[in-house]
Parts: sequence; C-alpha cells; structure tokens
Amino acid sequence: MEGHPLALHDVMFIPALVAQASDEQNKKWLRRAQRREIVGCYAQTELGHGSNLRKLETTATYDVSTQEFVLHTPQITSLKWWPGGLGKSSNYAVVVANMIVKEKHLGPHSFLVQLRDEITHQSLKGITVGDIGPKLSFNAIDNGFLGFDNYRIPRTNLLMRHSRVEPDGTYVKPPHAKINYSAMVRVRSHMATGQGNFLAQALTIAVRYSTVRRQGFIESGEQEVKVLDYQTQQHRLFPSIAKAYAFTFAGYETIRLYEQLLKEVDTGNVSLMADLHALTSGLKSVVTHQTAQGIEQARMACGGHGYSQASYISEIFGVAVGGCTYEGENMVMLLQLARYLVKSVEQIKAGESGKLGPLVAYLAVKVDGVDLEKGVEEYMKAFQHVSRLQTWKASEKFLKLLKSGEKREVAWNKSSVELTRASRLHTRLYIAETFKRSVQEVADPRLKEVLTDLLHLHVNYELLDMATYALEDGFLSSSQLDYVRDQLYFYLAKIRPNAVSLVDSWEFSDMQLRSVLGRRDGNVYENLVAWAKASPLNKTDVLPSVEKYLKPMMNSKL
Ligand SMILES: CC(C)(COP(=O)(O)OP(=O)(O)OC[C@H]1O[C@@H](n2cnc3c(N)ncnc32)[C@H](O)[C@@H]1OP(=O)(O)O)[C@@H](O)C(=O)NCCC(=O)NCCSC(=O)/C=C/CC(=O)O
Ligand SMILES: Cc1cc2nc3c(=O)[nH]c(=O)nc-3n(C[C@H](O)[C@H](O)[C@H](O)COP(=O)(O)OP(=O)(O)OC[C@H]3O[C@@H](n4cnc5c(N)ncnc54)[C@H](O)[C@@H]3O)c2cc1C
Repeated sequence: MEGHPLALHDVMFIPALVAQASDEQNKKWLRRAQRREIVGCYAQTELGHGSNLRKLETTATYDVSTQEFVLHTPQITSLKWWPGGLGKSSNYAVVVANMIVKEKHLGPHSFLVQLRDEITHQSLKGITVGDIGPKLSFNAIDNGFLGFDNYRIPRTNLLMRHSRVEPDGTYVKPPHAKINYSAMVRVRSHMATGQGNFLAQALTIAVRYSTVRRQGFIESGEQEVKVLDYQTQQHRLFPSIAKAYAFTFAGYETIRLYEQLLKEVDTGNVSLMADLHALTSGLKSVVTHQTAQGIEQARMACGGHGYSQASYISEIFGVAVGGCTYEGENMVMLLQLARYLVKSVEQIKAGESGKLGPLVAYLAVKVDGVDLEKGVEEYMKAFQHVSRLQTWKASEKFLKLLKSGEKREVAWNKSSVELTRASRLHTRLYIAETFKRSVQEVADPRLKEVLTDLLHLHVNYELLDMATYALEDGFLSSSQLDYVRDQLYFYLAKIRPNAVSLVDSWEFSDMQLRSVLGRRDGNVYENLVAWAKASPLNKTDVLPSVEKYLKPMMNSKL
C-alpha cells in the first residue's frame, strides 16, 4: 500500500515507450524494460511547474553538428521534482523537455534518458539526482529530483512514434498537438478502477468492523446492536460501496477506450483524443475526490479505533488522496473538461447539434420533467437535466463576459467555479450511466438483483446530493425529493443483509488489508491488544526518558 519503488516503471515508463517510441526504438528498449534489465520512471513535473506544461523549463536543444540533444535545467525551478522511482531506483527515465530545434521552441517532447550507470548504478556525469524526502504517504516510493548540466543524448533518443527530428534538424510534426501527453491519459484512464479499489479496501475494513462492534441500542433489549444496524452508519458506508462498484465499471470503460485510442492513433485517426481527454480529466477528478471522502467516512465509521494505525485506513487514505493531485490537479482537469463542454454548447448555439459526440448529445435535448417512480431511466433524465442546466449556465456566464469585452482568459477565470461544477455534474451523469449499463449486462439473476439495489441506492443518493440544482428551476418538486429520500432509506435497509458479502466479494486478503479491524475472522479485540503490546514503546516497562527527563522534573523543588 505504501507504494513500490518500481511502480512507475510499469505504470508510466513502459506505457510511455509503448505509446510514444517507434517500433524500431522499442526493439532496443521495450524488451529490456519489460525484463527489468533497465528500470525507468516518468520525469515531467518540475519544482516550478506541474500543471502548466507549456512552461516546463528543462530544455532539449538539438545540436545538428553532433546529432545530439543537449538536456539542460537552467535554474532551480527547472529541476524535475516528484517523479516516482526517480530518486534512487531508476537508471533510465522518460524525460519531458521543451524541445528546441534551429532556435525554434517546439514544446514538450519525450526523450529516453540514461541517468545511472547500468553496472555501478552511480549517477552519470552531468546528472544530479536524489530523493525529495518524506511525503504524506507513498513513502516506499522514492519520488525524486533531477537536474541536467548540458547533458548530451543521441538524437535517436527522442521518442519518435508520432513526431521526428531528422539528422539535419527537419522537424516532422505529430498528427495531434497533444499526442505526447498520452502516458498521462493512459494513467487517468486507469485511475477510476485503481481508486475504486482503494475505496473498496477501506469499506471492507469498516463494514467488517461494524458487524463486530456493538455499541448502544436501537430498541431496549438484552444485547447492544452491531453498529452497522444504525441507519446513520449505513448511510455513511453503503453509498460508498455503490460508488466503489460504479467507479470500477466506469474505469473498465475508459480503459477499453484508451486501448481503442492507441490502435486508432497508429492508423493516423486521432479523433477520439479530445473526447477521451475530456472524459478522463473529469472522471479522475470526481473519482479521486469522492474516494477520499468515502475513505475518510469509513475511518470515522470505525470510531476511535479507526484513528489508530491498526485500522490501516489512514494509510489507504494517504495513498488514495494523492490521486487528487497527481496526473493533473483536480481543478485543472475539471477545467479541461469544461473547455469541451463549453465548446459543445457553442456548437449547439451554432445549430450544429448533429456534430456532438455521444457523451454530450444530451446537452441539446431539453426534458420538461420526470416521473421518478417509473425507475432508473427517469433518474438518468434528471441527472441529464441538472448537468445540462449547469453547463449552459456556466457557459452563458463565460460567453456573456466575453461579449462584454473581457479577455478570453479573464472571462474564463471569472466563470471557473461554475464551470468546474458543470464538469462534476457531467461526470457524475457518466458514472451513473455506465453503472446502469454495466448492471443491465450482468447475466446471473441473483447477482443482478443485488447490484440493482446498489444502483438504486446510488442514483437516489446522488440525486439528493444534487438537489439544489434540480430545485433551482423547479425541475423537481419537494414531494419528489421526499420520494427520493424514502427510496434512499429503503435501499439502505435492503442492502444491510448483503453488506458483508458485497465487501467480501472484493476478496482482499488479510495480508493486503493489513488491518486489525478488518480481519476476515472478526477477531478484533484480542488482536488489537496484541498489536498494542507489540508497540516499540512497550518493549520495556520503564523507558530511558524516565531517568533522563521525568525523574529530574518530579524531584525538582521548583
Ligand atoms: C492542463 C494541460 C492539459 C494543458 O496543456 P497545454 O499543453 O498547456 O494545453 P493548451 O492550453 O495549449 O491546449 C489545451 C487544448 O489541448 C487539449 N488537450 C490537452 N491535453 C490533451 C490530451 N491529453 N489529449 C487531447 N487533447 C488534449 C485540450 O482539450 C485543449 O483543447 P481545445 O480544443 O479546448 O483548445 C496540461 O498542462 C496538463 O495535462 N497538465 C497536467 C499535468 C499532469 O497531469 N502531470 C502528470 C505528471 S505524471 C504524474 O503525476 C504521475 C503520478 C504517479 C502515478 O500515476 O502513480
Ligand atoms: C504522489 C505524487 C506522485 C507524483 N508522481 C509524479 C511522476 O511520477 N512524474 C511526474 O512528472 N510528476 C509526478 N507528480 C507531480 C504531479 O503530477 C503534479 O504535482 C500535479 O500535476 C500538480 O501540479 P503542481 O504540483 O504544479 O500543482 P499546481 O499547479 O502548482 O497547483 C497548485 C494550485 O494551483 C491551482 N491551479 C494551477 N493551475 C491552475 C489553472 N490553470 N486554473 C485554476 N487553478 C490552477 C491548482 O488547482 C492548485 O489548487 C506526482 C505528484 C504526487 C503528489
């Protein structure tokens, strides 16, 4: 859970080679990387810049006389900073640098760069590399820094699947300006399943513990109740169980789309890139945020013992919450999706609704009202309505500011909170729709029934959470919202008997969970005592600090 020093080798280094190196280059590098003869990372972010890639300061200047690129970090803010596995483990990196050819700045490009000697592992001359120090979590990963002092690499180390620099310095442009960002899009495509998995781990711990923990009474009786029987506990945990499933289903879809994109890009078709970039930007942001919230609720649902490291939920939280920042800071990514949404509104206004992609076609179709009692499809229409309402509202605000003479960037900034709201609602619609489609496809009727209960819980919980938007224009009445509330409580109770099976079905082993509270055998109390006794402070009855500090203090006559 604390991460692995080679994680980025698999998560980004190899995928970057697969997506961006030419077949010829990969004959040399990919097999070696796959066999782990070389260990790599993805070095893009710098001390001074992470979000705004156009301002990366590391340069790769082409020297036509030697046919080499000269890598250089001209100032302290240019140091690569954060890449996982960079500090100590990797001997190679995919380095993203601003490429300069014939004095022309051609923007961020990826290069394969050797950092350390393959035998001695010592850093090479011209390279400064090290670890950036402890972090909130992920402390088994050596996130690192990296500087270049006019460090030379062969021209052929520019990853040349999509763009090239010929020996004479002729630049051959890629088919899409942002194709070099594909390693990030890949990880974002995988993040929904990864985060769903973190949420699932925390919920497994909290739900299992909630059936062991007895505290208080619902009705007066002999035995105190299992805390999972409290409606508030169910409300804290069950909607997140639904989300963990929903994120996983949404993630399967984005992974499939990324694989499709890779194939299409190889045939020169880059039409899916904008759609997938927008989709994954929104999805990574909503999923990481809701996952962090869900894990924190799971920790609180375990009361005092949740705060102990014995619960292990704090570590899961620390790792998962990193996802709100890495692979694109959440606000920045929500605003990327917002660009796509605003463009879609502009297309509709221009009478070009027919050109809209399938995920945004609903923005052009007004719905007057819904009959929620008819089922999930009506909920989807309500989700579409609130997303459309907010997308139009935010877009109109931006367009009005533009019309009033504000500069585009200023108008954008002044509309940005509203725009991020639109992006979240659009993404929550997407998650609900993929959840619905995935449940519809389940063949086993008993499994389908349980997952359908989760889906119902999800759509009621989500709609209630978005209620302000739906009430704003009178789309939903307060009696409809009462119905949604009743449904929510109905499904909490209905799911209760299946709650443990739902979390057990994720099949985390005790070794994976590392939680005293979440043990499969439920033997929590004996093991908490054993865990506490094993604490380093309990190795001796009297600590050296007693002689050193306590006694002088206790004996002092002051
Ligand atoms: C914020 C970004 C996307 C802005 O990029 P920039 O080049 O500055 O974009 P422009 O403003 O020039 O143009 C925007 C334009 O480009 C489209 N676009 C951007 N990205 C893509 C893409 N990947 N695919 C397709 N299209 C793309 C965008 O839609 C706009 O189109 P318009 O038609 O509206 O003009 C960029 O700076 C960015 O991605 N920033 C985030 C940086 C980031 O994610 N870093 C991750 C580093 S690796 C990491 O964190 C690893 C973590 C460890 C782990 O994963 O375990
Ligand atoms: C655990 C972890 C692992 C990482 N691993 C890697 C790795 O392997 N390789 C790598 O290259 N990098 C890695 N990173 C770096 C990561 O990708 C960046 O930190 C991330 O992209 C955010 O960029 P930043 O740090 O520059 O944040 P900043 O952009 O400085 O964000 C600060 C604040 O400014 C806001 N902001 C910035 N720009 C805008 C804007 N245009 N509009 C509105 N608000 C804005 C943000 O929303 C945020 O609130 C890792 C980071 C972490 C935490």
